[in-house]
Amino acid sequence: MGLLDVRNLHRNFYGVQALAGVDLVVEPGTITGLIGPNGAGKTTVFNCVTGLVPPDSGSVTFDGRDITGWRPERITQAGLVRTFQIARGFPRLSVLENLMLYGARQPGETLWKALAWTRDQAAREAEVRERAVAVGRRLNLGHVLNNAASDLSGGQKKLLEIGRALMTDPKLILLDEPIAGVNPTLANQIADHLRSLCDEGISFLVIEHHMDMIARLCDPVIVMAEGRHLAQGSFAEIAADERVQDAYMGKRRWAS
Ligand SMILES: Nc1ncnc2c1ncn2[C@@H]1O[C@H](COP(=O)(O)OP(=O)(O)OP(=O)(O)O)[C@@H](O)[C@H]1O
Repeated sequence: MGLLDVRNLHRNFYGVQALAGVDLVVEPGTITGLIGPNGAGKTTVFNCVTGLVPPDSGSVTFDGRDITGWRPERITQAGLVRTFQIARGFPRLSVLENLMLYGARQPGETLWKALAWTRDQAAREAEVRERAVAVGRRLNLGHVLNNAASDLSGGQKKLLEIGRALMTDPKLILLDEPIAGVNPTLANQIADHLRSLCDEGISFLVIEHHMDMIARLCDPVIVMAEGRHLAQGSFAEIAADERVQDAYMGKRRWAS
């Protein structure tokens, strides 16, 4: 059994079958790619796995536990967290505050409780701040920690998304288009960060339309089409697979 094990996942939206029985496995220690033409169901897999959208049927097992139907916060606490294609968080708060908010949240705590100041929390706040500074520096955001999140460049916003995920102390991060709209230099830096985080024991499942990035970063690569798992292998293997080429024909071309 892998770190993440998705079995026979189904999800319908008003008659549109977004997921038609997806099976996929993410092995620990990998940066696994998840690709497929527009509408293949990739984001819906992320939403069902992380508890944002309940699946109609099927199961999601993470780190040996059946997490199907769990609430997102509980899934995050179990060590599985996601980023969003459009950066979330609090644009008017500083980068440091955005990071701290994620580190401050503890099991059973609401956001407002986490923010409420009590003497007992002083020590913990200092600890979370220290951790947030370390995560920020680690991601080359050290010089912008006090800037508003809204002032960051597109690539820095992507790094902040990754940083917020790291603050939850995850085992697996699901990344939704981590380099979309990012300039090539910063995209390479993001890729380097992901590789070194993976070396330190964090696994990744990555949706990305930039095939050069998938080719360099991901092994294995899982291909979805029409709500199902279509193929899996190294990038070279899936690129040579006729079923994969057919799935992309007339839909989305390989982007670079
Ligand atoms: N909340 C929703 N309501 C209605 N239909 C939805 C919803 N979410 C997804 N769908 C539909 O489910 C199908 C799969 O969408 P999904 O976004 O998962 O695909 P995707 O592979 O992530 O596509 P893309 O690469 O374009 O982001 C599409 O037909 C989409 O329109």
